[in-house]
Amino acid sequence: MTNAFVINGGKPLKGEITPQGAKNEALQVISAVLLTEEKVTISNIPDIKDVNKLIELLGDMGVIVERINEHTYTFEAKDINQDFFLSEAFKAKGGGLRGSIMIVGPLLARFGKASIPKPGGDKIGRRRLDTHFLGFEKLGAQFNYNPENGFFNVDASNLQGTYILLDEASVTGTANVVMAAVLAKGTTTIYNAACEPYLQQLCKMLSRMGARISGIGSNLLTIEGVEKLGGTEHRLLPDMIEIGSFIGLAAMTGSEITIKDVQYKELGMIPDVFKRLGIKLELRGDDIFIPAQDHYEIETFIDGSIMTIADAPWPGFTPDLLSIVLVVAIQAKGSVLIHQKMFESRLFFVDKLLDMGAQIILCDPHRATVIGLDNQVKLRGISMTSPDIRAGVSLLIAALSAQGQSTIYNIEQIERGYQHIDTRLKALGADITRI
Ligand SMILES: CC(=O)N[C@H]1[C@@H](OP(=O)(O)OP(=O)(O)OC[C@H]2O[C@@H](n3ccc(=O)[nH]c3=O)[C@H](O)[C@@H]2O)O[C@H](CO)[C@@H](O)[C@@H]1O
Ligand SMILES: C=C(OP(=O)(O)O)C(=O)O
Repeated sequence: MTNAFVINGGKPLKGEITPQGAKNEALQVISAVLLTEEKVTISNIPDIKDVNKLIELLGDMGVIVERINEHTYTFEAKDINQDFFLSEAFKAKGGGLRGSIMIVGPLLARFGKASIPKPGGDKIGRRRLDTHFLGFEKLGAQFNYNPENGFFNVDASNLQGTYILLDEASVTGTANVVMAAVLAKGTTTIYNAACEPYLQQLCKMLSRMGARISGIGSNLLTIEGVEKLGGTEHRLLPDMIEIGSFIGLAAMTGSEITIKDVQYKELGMIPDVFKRLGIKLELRGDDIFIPAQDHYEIETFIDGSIMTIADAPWPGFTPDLLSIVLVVAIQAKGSVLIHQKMFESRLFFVDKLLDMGAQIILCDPHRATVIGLDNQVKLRGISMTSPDIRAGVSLLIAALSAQGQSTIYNIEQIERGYQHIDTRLKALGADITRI
């Protein structure tokens, strides 16, 4: 079995596409089912590698998992097999994805201890976990890292609510500390909390389960611990990173695409950032319509200086869409500075774009200047390997816009986050073959 896409580019696409449920929300709310012995039903779950791995991991632990239909599952975490955490299987699977770190908070809260092998995820720079463990320690847990087996361990007979100033607004770190605090004794205040829609959704689901959380959507969460949580039903939001990726795809390939049911009010500044690149988009009902565009022109700042697009914790612009913005800028008129502040190694994929004919200067590991080609020159197809999930999709978008054939290897990286992407893009007219 090989794992590559062969793409014949240069053809405009047309049609409607529905975004999958949000990957990063799925990883949080599926971990949260461990907080109760009652049944939790979650719908709109994307059929992607990372999420399926987490569901499998919960099943291995003893959670009763039932697949009701393609995108709806029920979970019942009645009995958890504590021996599983000592097994080789846990070591192999637990470290296989970044999201598995979020089983630690719920396990600690419910059973007083948890272990996790150093988690996986993209190689996009150092990805520390201090925020998670410093938060657990504040709640009264003992933490140790065993360098021999690579396990992080936390232990607590009683978690006690307290004031926690997170050392950074970590997305998964906030989720983990929130999930530990909901069953702690007394009141926990979390300041410098991340507040991405993923976290808002998690907090809303926990509230429906009986948790007492205020400040949802802000960076100051107050949690009054409760004794027990119960079952609930929860539906995932559409994946905002997929929505941004499809906006970029439409613009870069000059395609008319309608993105269905986007829950526009949850997208924050994402549509505006693409609009500042000159891309036209219209809200029709709750769909985003992107007309076919031969030209789009990047705005300058009001003083005439070159636009910078940078990432920031929510409600700032998500780092997960910067690679896509960078690629789309290649065919814009004008220039833009892309500043990836959070991750250190997420811009190196520009090498491949240079080989395709893009005009980009990699200023340093965090910054790249894109000088738009204004569709005067097309990119050319090449063979390349996808280094991470978002660079992978960006390269796919570049390949679909390029003249000639491209091959993208290591597409597991793409498929860990984008559901049946080849089939869905083929339905829009893309020429993609899986080899
Ligand atoms: C499974 C999951 O949900 N993954 C997402 C989650 O990862 P994850 O939760 O692992 O990322 P974190 O929010 O912890 O941090 C991401 C990076 O940004 C840095 N950082 C973070 C906050 C801050 O205020 N300043 C700062 O510099 C961190 O040091 C780290 O290098 O959030 C990231 C940041 O949105 C996204 O890219 C990932 O897709
Ligand atoms: C970096 C990402 O994922 P993860 O945190 O799972 O590596 C992402 O979704 O862009």
